[in-house]
Amino acid sequence: MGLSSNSSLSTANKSSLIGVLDQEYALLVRDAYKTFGGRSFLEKFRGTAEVEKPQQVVAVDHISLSVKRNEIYGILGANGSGKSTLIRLMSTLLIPDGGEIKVFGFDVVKQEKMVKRLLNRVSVEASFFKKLSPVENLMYATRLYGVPPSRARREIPEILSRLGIPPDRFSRPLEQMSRGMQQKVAIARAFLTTPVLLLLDEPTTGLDPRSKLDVQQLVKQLREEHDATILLTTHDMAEADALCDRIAIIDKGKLIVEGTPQELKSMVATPANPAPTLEDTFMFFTGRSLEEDEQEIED
Ligand SMILES: Nc1ncnc2c1ncn2[C@@H]1O[C@H](COP(=O)(O)OP(=O)(O)OP(=O)(O)O)[C@@H](O)[C@H]1O
Repeated sequence: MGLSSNSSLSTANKSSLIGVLDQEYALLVRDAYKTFGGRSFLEKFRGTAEVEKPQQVVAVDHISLSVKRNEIYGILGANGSGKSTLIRLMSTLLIPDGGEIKVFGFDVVKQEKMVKRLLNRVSVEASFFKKLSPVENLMYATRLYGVPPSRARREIPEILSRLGIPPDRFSRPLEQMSRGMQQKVAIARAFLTTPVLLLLDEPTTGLDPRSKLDVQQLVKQLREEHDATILLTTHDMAEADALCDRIAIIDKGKLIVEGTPQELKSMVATPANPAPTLEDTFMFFTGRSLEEDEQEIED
């Protein structure tokens, strides 16, 4: 497929970013910390809301990591380990309680507007106009991001086909599509609008094996042809192994270990298991398997 290399930011936007995108690191996270629940400062001060407030949850517990420009970086973690919260902090949807997060050198709290221009987050609960079709939703989004309409008209059907969406679906209301299909439209939107730093929160969860491969192919293409940096969370070990340059394993809000898939596997190799899988590595560092965790959620 021939998505043009300008399909991310408009030319005007890109020229104003000269220098910005030359940085070695697309993302720097230093000591990020985020809690939910518990009493607010004011409530503590007043001594109120002792009973009715739920216990405080530490969702992101002093995490530091860095993602180099043009890298595909994976975050592996069980349900509730803090992956989504971390991505929401990076994408300015949540404000950290502590620490610092920078996107191409811009602080997510102090320079939120600039950060929003540089990144796009895709998650399963992507917001769309459900009565409108995929093409209408994508035309709207590309217009917002300054993509020329002629290019958008050309590239939208290309990318939808590439993701395995049948042409007869292009013009039907989104609300008539399955969740997996809607997720693909969300991925198409991200690819058409901002592939400078792309945050993909479980991009392939719930997709069939063929669709998974389509998405993985597109992620690789984005990096290779469009100079994008991609951070993704996944539950799929094979996906992380095949796609990611480096992986961080997080557990209960803490970053446990980080490295290339090969480095991580070598760390747990033993004479009895000289060629461990990523699943073995995950078990070693967290004490449980992701499958076990998913089974528990289903039960
Ligand atoms: N808005 C919120 N209010 C209260 N607690 C929250 C909120 N969002 C997340 N949490 C809690 O923070 C912790 C981390 O949640 P988070 O959604 O980041 O995990 P996750 O690794 O993305 O999980 P999953 O794989 O299930 O999506 C969990 O204990 C969760 O219950």
